[in-house]
Amino acid sequence: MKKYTAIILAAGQGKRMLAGRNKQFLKIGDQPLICHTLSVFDQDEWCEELILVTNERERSQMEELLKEYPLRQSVHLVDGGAERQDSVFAGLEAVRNRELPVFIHDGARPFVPQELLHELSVTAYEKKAALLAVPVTDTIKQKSNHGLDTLDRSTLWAAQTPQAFSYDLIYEAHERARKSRYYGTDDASLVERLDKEVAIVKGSYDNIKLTTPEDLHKAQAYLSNQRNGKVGDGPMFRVGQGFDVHQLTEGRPCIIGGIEIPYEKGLLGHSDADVLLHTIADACLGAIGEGDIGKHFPDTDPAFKDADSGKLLQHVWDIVTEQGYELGNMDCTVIAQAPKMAPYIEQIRENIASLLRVEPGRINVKATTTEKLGFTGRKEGIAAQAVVLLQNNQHS
Ligand SMILES: Nc1ccn([C@@H]2O[C@H](COP(=O)(O)OP(=O)(O)OP(=O)(O)O)[C@@H](O)[C@H]2O)c(=O)n1
Ligand SMILES: C[C@](O)(CO)[C@H](O)COP(=O)(O)O
Repeated sequence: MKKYTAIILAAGQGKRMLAGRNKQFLKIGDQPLICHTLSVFDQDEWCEELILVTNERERSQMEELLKEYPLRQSVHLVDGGAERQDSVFAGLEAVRNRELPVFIHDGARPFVPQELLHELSVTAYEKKAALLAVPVTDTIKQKSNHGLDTLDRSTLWAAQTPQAFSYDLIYEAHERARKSRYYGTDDASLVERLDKEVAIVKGSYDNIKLTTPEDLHKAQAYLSNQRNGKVGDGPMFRVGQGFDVHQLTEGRPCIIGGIEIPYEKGLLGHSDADVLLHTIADACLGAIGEGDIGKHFPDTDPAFKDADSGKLLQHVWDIVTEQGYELGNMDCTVIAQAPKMAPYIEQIRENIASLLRVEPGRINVKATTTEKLGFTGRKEGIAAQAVVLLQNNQHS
């Protein structure tokens, strides 16, 4: 094991994120950005000491967050400075074991893979200074008084963090920079000014720094990729199917697809027993791997007694869309000997479209009898099935 100290920077203002507050507190998936970043290091056995540089005014908020999202190891909180470089220096001053390499990492980079931390640590032990960086994929233009120049892309690398250094080297580099009032945009540049070699460890294009609002979408998509085990690029498609049955009984309204259909009997259930909307909700939950409606709205919970299934479906749809999915299309079949469904099909289709906030063209609703066979044929109950295709464009 090649142990190291990690200094995580979170004392910025996140101005470019336009969120009106420090981006470190914005929730990405199930936890705030800074908690994702901290937990990468917390879960790495090689990380010996964890220092979190925070804005003095946000210190108590950060302490609360650490209580709400507890980590295995203790976190040493340090007040940062006006510029990123001042915050790094404050972190360096707080390091206890100065024999270990120091990793300096942006709190705004939550997706650094653990294997890269290890590769970086091994390199830092060997070379004293190393950073993660990726080859530039765009053509880079330099604007000057004479016009534009095109740089030789084959020599260009985009610097990431962590950047890792032997303690004495990075401390000296920072002290020298402070004396000459030099401010660099990363820590490796301060070591380069000492004419010392800095090694590159090839980073990952997933190790993004969340800087602008667009980066939040990328981060959400990345997390949902991880949850769903997606491999590769491009839009992600997920398919789900649903099936449900409710018994027909006297004294209940017959609600199908959110529309009350005049009939001598109605559907029996804990909620309003809307067999079609339940089926669609199940298909949507199935597509995103979130179980079924029984898991989300247990029929033992009095809160859902006679519940409007339209509201339940909208709640399910919020879960789907929060994960970045849109409806590709949906095809549903109501299996009923009676009542006659044809007069209500268009109304049902429009109602489902309005519940899901999509155009009706993405939805098909049809009905069939079972030629008087089985429980549906004997008019004892009504069944429904649905197939749903979801698309996540944030993956492209
Ligand atoms: N005085 C500062 C400035 C920045 N940072 C941290 O350095 C990292 C990289 O900086 P950046 O992404 O630019 O974050 P902000 O400075 O918060 O963003 P902005 O420049 O848009 O205000 C962030 O984790 C940020 O919290 C810091 O600790 N102290
Ligand atoms: C350190 C860094 O993340 C390397 O790419 C970057 O330079 C930080 O810049 P910022 O303007 O402070 O976000």
